[in-house]
Amino acid sequence: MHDLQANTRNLDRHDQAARRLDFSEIPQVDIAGLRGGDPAAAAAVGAALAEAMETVGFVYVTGHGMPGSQLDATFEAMARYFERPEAEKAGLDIHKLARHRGYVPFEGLHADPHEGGADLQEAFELGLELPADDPDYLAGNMMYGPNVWPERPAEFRPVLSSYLDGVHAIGRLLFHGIALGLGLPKDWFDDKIGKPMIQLRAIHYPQQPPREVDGRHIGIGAHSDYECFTILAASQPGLQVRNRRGEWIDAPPLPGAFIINIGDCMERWTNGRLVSTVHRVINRSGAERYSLAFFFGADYEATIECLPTCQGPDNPPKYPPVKAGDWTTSNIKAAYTYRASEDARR
Ligand SMILES: O=C(O)CCC(=O)C(=O)O
Ligand SMILES: [Fe+2]
Repeated sequence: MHDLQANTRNLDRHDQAARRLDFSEIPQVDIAGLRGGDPAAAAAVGAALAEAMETVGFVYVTGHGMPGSQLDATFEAMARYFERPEAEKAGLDIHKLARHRGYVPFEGLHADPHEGGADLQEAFELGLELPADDPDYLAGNMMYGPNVWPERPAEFRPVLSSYLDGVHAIGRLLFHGIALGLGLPKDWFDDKIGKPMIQLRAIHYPQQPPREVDGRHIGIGAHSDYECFTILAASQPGLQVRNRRGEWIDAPPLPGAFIINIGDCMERWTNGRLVSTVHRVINRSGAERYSLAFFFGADYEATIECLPTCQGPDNPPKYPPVKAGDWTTSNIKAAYTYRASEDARR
């Protein structure tokens, strides 16, 4: 476990100096070719995705099929939820639930352990919607089980659950594209994402004064994501992505596009071929900022072991195999206060 932990908090990525992250803007890829039945079109999308994910680790994706009106309605429902009284939101506090669902209050997340304070945000966590008699849930697995839902606003549940289904489907398409881009059969990942550890974080970053970053006024501190990849939508600018020169490149929302970024698990799975890039959020927009970060993790029981097309005689596997569930839970422990307090109670 100790080694795993050391590998997961990879903020001091000196190794990145030798990598390819020499970008000044985020590339764009239209993934419509993954949705039709044309294998050549799908292969072209896969190649373009892989190129972006090998060099930058972040990519704007269009042609995904989700209407803009759905995204607007989702941000609207989030805004109505986060303005509810603190005491009401506290009813579903993740610290009480002690599993990965519910309301994460201010002070609940600390993504960059090198920086002073907690991140300036509140959030709501959703995952794969499973029945109350799910055996993993009954066995106490913190990643699986039914979602919890606030009663107010009434539209929160239908709107967020429809968004979750939408990005989950887009994520499954992206796995096809990534497989093709890596020279694997399109369905390579399908049996490793049968009961995936998907996480949707609906996040609210309050307005903050346009002052210098002092480590205490940052929406989410510098970090890389730990799952396979993230599908991100944001209502305002504020996201910044770090290139190898240490410059922060702005990644504002583009109409009709999701931002996709590779996470540490996929970097590991691909032996470092796809890169998990450090990023942060500072909300200097002068407005409330809402974002939806959907993290696609593999099945709890899946083994993350160097892919066959990402190794060779001159490129042996760099990382030992790891169970996806161990990977995710150790990362959650490092970043969320609710897991730290959970451990302290034991
Ligand atoms: O809100 C955003 O734009 C990014 C959030 C993020 O990086 C995360 O939650 O991991
Ligand atoms: Fe992130």
